[in-house]
Amino acid sequence: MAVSTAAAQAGEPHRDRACLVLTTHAQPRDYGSCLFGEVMTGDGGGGISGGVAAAEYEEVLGRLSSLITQKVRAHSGNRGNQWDLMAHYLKILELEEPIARMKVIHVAGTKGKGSTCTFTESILRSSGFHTGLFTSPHLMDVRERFRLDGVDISEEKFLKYFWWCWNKLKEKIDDDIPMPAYFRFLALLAFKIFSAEQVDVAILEVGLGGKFDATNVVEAPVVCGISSLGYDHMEILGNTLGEIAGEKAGIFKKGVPAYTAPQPEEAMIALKQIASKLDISLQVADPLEPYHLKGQHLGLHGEHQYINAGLAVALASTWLEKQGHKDRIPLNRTVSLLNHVAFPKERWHNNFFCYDGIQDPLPDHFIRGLSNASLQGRAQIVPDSQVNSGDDKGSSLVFYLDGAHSPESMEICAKWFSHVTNDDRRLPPSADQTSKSQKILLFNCMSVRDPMRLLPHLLDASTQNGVHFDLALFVPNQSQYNKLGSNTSAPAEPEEIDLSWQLSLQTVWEKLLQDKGVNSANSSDTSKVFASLPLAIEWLRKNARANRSTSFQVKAFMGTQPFTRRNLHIDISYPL
Ligand SMILES: Nc1ncnc2c1ncn2[C@@H]1O[C@H](COP(=O)(O)OP(=O)(O)OP(=O)(O)O)[C@@H](O)[C@H]1O
Ligand SMILES: [Mg+2]
Ligand SMILES: [Mg+2]
Repeated sequence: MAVSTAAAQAGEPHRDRACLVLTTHAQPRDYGSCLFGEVMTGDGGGGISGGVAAAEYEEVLGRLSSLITQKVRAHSGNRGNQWDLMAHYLKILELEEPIARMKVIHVAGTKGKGSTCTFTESILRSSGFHTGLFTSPHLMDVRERFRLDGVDISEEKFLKYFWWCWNKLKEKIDDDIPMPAYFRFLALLAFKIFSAEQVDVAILEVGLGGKFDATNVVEAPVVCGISSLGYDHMEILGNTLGEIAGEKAGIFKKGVPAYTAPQPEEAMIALKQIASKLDISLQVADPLEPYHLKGQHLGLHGEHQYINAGLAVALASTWLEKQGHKDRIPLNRTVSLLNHVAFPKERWHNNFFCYDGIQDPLPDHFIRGLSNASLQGRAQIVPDSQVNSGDDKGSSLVFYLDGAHSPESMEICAKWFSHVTNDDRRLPPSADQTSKSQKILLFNCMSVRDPMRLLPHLLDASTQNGVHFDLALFVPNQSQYNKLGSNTSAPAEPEEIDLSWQLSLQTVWEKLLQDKGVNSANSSDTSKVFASLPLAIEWLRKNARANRSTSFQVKAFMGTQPFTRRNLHIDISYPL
């Protein structure tokens, strides 16, 4: 372990430090979630404050985690996995009718689902509607997954609806119909919440895949969307883009219009095949352009968000139109839909009519929605609350958090990091104005992911964009939390933690550096493995404090904790 010597090694006084913290995919209130918890609160996370409610909430989280520990059949992947049980659960919870009445927007995709849903929700809220948003995963608290009118559901309501669903299911389950697995339960809970709260629109993010996802019990959504497709969860969804696209297009329904973000040709062909089998219109939503926003910025950062925002505009506009609110949609869109037959040839891509009717800036309520949208841990910049304030003034430590976990997102994320750190005015003024910054990568990814598909992309894209990592830290997502609950508990002793995966990541990284000719006498100069996130963060803080002339920029990828999953016997097919 490099912990004890690390401070000295990073202590060269005349170099600034910057850290890119990259870990991938948070989990239900587990270690993945907690990196961000620790970074954002400085103490290991939020949660519910004391008293009876806290105890009850704790109990509820315990029940939820009992659903995670249920073994999901590993070999069956997401292909059904007793998907028909969902129909039984809906019956038990009397949700069939409410779901049939719900005005749903359904979004699948490899990347950008949560962002697209968040933009869509925000647009419709600022268009005057009462919204429900269901996304995954969460970072610090499971209630983040359920938003009512843009706000995480209150503890009180969460507890009320949780018990309602839990008790009803418990009453009826037997050997043939066991308790639903974790994500299925959460999806059922979302349906219950949104119907009881009588939302005007429910925006649902698919958990994993499409066809056999728990959210796909909705038979007649108003509109559905496919965000950017790429390679992820291949062990479940297939090895080619076509196969992956086919699985995601499992959310398409007869009579329901569908939109997609621009896709690679192979994916597009698969989407188109399924759409034409169902005889539905599939249109490509072009990315937004800055002029659509009249100088405003998107609420979620990074170039790729223009893609997600473009899809969100198409989804929100179609929803408004189908609900009879034509007065609230972008003007040119009406024209493009009515006259699309006459649309110029160059607006067709791969035989798709490309929806881009919006030549003018968007209506103000759309722009407001897009610029007010927020989602934690996606291209999020978090100046460290401890180091950048109080007695530590002059020290500088900033975390750049992102959840990229596919090759495409690695590149996009590297670009974003480069862009924001090359000119980051958010950094507190350094004591020594002549100092530079040091960039540090904090990385983890699930052991089911192939680091050779991620790290080379990250390194190449960073180099191309002028970012050179001075140091890479590999950590398990081990945190102060060791369960789903909001109470913190002591981290496992370092010696109990299996760091073999982090050591392999480090080896891959070092090999990549070597291939690129970055020579170092000692690999601990360029990378380190820490036994836990709190240790890594503590180390970063100590160094930032000790080196006031330096600013640390940490790029963090939130990662799925491989050991947790193994320890809990959670099947990788299990959507979080
Ligand atoms: N359109 C996009 N193209 C490529 N990468 C993207 C895109 N949108 C988002 N990303 C990357 O994916 C990360 C997660 O974004 P988001 O939460 O919107 O996606 P998601 O599909 O919900 O992901 P998850 O699989 O974690 O649920 C972002 O932080 C960013 O790195
Ligand atoms: Mg994913
Ligand atoms: Mg998501």
